[in-house]
Amino acid sequence: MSARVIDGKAVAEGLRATLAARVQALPFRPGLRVVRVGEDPASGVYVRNKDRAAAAAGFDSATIHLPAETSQDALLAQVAALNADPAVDGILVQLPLPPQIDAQSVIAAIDPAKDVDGFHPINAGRLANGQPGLVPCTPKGVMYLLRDAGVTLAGARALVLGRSTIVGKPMAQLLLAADCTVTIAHSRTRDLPAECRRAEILVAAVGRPEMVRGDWIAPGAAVIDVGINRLADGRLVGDVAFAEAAAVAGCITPVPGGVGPMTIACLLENTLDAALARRA
Ligand SMILES: Nc1nc2c(c(=O)[nH]1)N[C@@H](CN(C=O)c1ccc(C(=O)N[C@@H](CCC(=O)O)C(=O)O)cc1)CN2
Repeated sequence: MSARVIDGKAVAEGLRATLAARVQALPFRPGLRVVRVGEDPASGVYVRNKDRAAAAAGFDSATIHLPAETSQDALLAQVAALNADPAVDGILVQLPLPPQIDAQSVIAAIDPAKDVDGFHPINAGRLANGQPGLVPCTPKGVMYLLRDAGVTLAGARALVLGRSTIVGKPMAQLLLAADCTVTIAHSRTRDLPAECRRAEILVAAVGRPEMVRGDWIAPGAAVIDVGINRLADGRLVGDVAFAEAAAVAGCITPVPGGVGPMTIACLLENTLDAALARRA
């Protein structure tokens, strides 16, 4: 292996400690409410980890767990109650949602000032326009990791593999705002390996286990793996074949221990930012 491994767990711990110190200095506790619908086991783990991290950093955090058969109207009523609650600064509805619920309608019902996921169309529009707003946690965490690793952003050729609204598109916007030359690649991109090989910064967010092979990577590239894929044998792998890629890349994030922990740390940062903005 030649690549430097970026320790997302350590960077996230540092950010969480900084946020905890800032929260401790406040005369109030920022309030976070995470809404979970149904019994998806992975969501259960993520929600528990969010709640624990928030409580450990001094936030007033609680999870609202609704049954899998919850109707869209009932979930919208829950969101409306949280919008109206002055003790709540941040609202997050854990995804995925059960099939009877339209996630876009639920996200659009969240008060944009409390949308700590940064998924509301108003926050997405602010990001696209270069205006201040709440930014999706995973792409925000990737930018922290790139900066912490000392990766030169201005002028760099960056490729985002994946075009989801929660990772791929905001990721591309953030890289563009940092003066990268950005390409978004996806399942219909012609000659994906060749596109990837041109990238100095490669962010993989396709949700396909170990799809990006070592010979897709430019020597010395920064490789950020957003994928979290559980294999049948129980192993957790990213979208990048780690050992192959690490033999070629300049720096690389592992899975687990790379981007994932930053998602939760950035959620806390967004909640603190939302709390301060609501009181400004
Ligand atoms: N409303 C949201 N839903 C979902 C989001 C989101 O940002 N907002 N992202 C993902 C899941 N997610 C947070 O919710 C998340 C995923 C993974 C991790 C993480 O720390 N992963 C660890 C490994 C954990 C494991 O062992 O399973 C790691 O990568 O080291 C944190 C948050 C979908 N839903």
